[in-house]
Amino acid sequence: MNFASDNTSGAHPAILEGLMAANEGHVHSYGDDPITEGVQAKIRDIFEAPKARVYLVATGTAANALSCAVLTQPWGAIFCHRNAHIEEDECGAPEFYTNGSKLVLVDGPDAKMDPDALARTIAHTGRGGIHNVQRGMVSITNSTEAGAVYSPEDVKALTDVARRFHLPVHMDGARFANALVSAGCTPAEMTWKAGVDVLSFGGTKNGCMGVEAVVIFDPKRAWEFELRRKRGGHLFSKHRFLAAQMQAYLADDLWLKTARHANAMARKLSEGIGQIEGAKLIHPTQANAVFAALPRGAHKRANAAGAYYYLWPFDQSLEGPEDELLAARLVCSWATTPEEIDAFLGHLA
Ligand SMILES: Cc1ncc(COP(=O)(O)O)c(C=O)c1O
Ligand SMILES: C[C@@H](O)[C@H](N)C(=O)O
Repeated sequence: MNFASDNTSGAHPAILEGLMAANEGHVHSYGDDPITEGVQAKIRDIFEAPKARVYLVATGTAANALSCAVLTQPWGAIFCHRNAHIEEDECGAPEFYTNGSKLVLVDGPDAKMDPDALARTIAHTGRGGIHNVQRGMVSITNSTEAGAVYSPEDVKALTDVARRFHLPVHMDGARFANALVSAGCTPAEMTWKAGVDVLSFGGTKNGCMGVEAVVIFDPKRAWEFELRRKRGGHLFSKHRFLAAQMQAYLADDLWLKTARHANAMARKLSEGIGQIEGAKLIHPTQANAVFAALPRGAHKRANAAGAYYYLWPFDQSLEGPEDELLAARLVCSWATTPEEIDAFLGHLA
């Protein structure tokens, strides 16, 4: 019973089979191989973006930080939600790779930026001229760090604000597939058609071993990304093994199937928790994560039975009154089973 993160799941068997199949013989390195070329074409097709440039990296943090670096100057502000991963969990990588851009935080429910709050925050930034950081870019996470999903209309509401201030927009799509199948739209509708300039297109959390694609919809920004990826140490020499994962991930819509499964498991878990006395959901379950407050006694029973997940925030204590509510983040993945959820709910009850 592991609900700590979709990062704790293994790689889907099809991904491993794809890696083995790609291991034959010699191919050019650093991305000049046919598998990489095929994956880049496939992603352009999926996003209906024939001019887009596609680059593979091994981590979501690299995808995000390098994307920010091509979208803003060191003196620029990166407007993001206060709970954004680039703010809370990347150890300053966006600030590092942009040579010092400042993350300027915006509020909104369920880790979704509120468009009016974004507009006020951008308007406030840079008014002092040379003495202030300047307006740089906007970064949106979909699905969010609270398990919520921006619809294409939600995305457009934020990119419309960004455009009013002539700012580019990045989407942290570490869980893009989970957001997409939840929203029921096309990849193009969720991204460039809604005003997104660069997407971190996640594979790792949704079944891959370790690969993320950066999709740059404006080819003018591509060469700088290539330079920054290399100098940042994120250009894989045996690049075929990143590409082989993405190739298997996209084949036969595996990426959509794994996301649908993870989301369905989260719905099952969320509905089950809703039946537990004293328990309550903290955020809507719109993707593959459940955020819920449960009595301390329920957590203790589940932990004693071997369940592994994070209290959220993680530094809450299991010592104290049994009926006190403690919040937790419970993440489902392609590997989560209905039996695992039933067993977990049985221990919580
Ligand atoms: C929303 C979000 N973005 C980006 C990342 C970064 O991914 P990585 O840990 O592979 O750097 C994560 C990690 O799980 C994440 O949850
Ligand atoms: C760092 C931690 O938040 C990781 N990104 C996860 O979602 O599990």
